[in-house]
Amino acid sequence: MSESFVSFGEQGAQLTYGSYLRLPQLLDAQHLESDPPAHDELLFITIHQVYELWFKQLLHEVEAARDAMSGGVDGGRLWWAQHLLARVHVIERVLVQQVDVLETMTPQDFLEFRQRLAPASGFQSVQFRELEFLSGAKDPSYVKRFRGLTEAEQERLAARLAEPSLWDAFLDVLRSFGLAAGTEEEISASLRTAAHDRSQYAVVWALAEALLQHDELAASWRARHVVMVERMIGSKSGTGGSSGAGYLRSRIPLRYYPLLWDLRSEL
Ligand code: HEM
Ligand SMILES: N[C@@H](CC(=O)c1ccccc1NC=O)C(=O)O
Repeated sequence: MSESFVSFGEQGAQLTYGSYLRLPQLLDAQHLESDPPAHDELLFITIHQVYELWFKQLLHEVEAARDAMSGGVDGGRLWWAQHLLARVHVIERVLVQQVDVLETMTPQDFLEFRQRLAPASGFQSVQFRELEFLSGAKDPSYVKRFRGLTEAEQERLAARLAEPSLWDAFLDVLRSFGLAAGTEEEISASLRTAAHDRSQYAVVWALAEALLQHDELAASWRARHVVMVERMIGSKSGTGGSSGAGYLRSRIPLRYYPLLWDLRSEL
């Protein structure tokens, strides 16, 4: 029996499953606000924590894809950007599907603890907003509307606004292929060129499609979230102080890459 166990690492390092994954900290981070405890509040907390872990992973992948693209074709890492963006899409599909789990909670069971949550809300998810900014939808007004941000969180958002986005890196790719990307008109013309000569611009076109997919999946999440919200709280206002579903509906038309969508009408 013991021969089937190979020992790795230095003697005495004592790494275990639980210590490697920091399970004591991770599994001690679910604290209910309701008292007496509402049965479904554990699910509510778990779901949000899982979202935040995936947001962290997405930021890691999107950052790396951006950096790989910013070197243009001469950087030799466009294949890596494509690989990472394909992973981003799979994670984003998981994020959309995960809404199903939360929808096993009924509105009555949510109402058992909902009043305890105000004024907190998903609106305060810094990583969610970081992902929007990093993807290319930089709206500084969201930083001002955040309440209760720590200094470190404010700095993270300010840094995201200042740094190049995934879209900026894609424009570097266009330029590296000799395609103009100064004005919106130039970018649109370059996109048409790539779309009409896919053998010449195969990687450009593949990356454009990968960005569009990322955009479409983010839009799917927003659409799925608002329908879930209507199912849970109808037309009530949100714990974060917004009109609720009305506000969320106003976010549905958001697109990260409008020029990639406009291209469809011009082909
Ligand atoms: C019972 C389930 C949920 C309800 C009823 C709900 C409701 C709402 C409401 C009403 C808002 C608008 C802000 C406000 O509170 O005034 C909001 C925003 C938001 N929620 Fe949720 N939510 C739910 C679950 C989730 C989950 C699981 C996530 C995952 C992280 C999430 C993430 C967000 C984000 C990121 C926003 C800001 C969206 C934006 O500004 O575009 N929500 N939610
Ligand atoms: N805004 C939700 C409450 C809610 O869903 C929530 C509350 C605290 C932390 C995260 C939340 N999730 C998404 O908004 C509501 O108005 O019912």
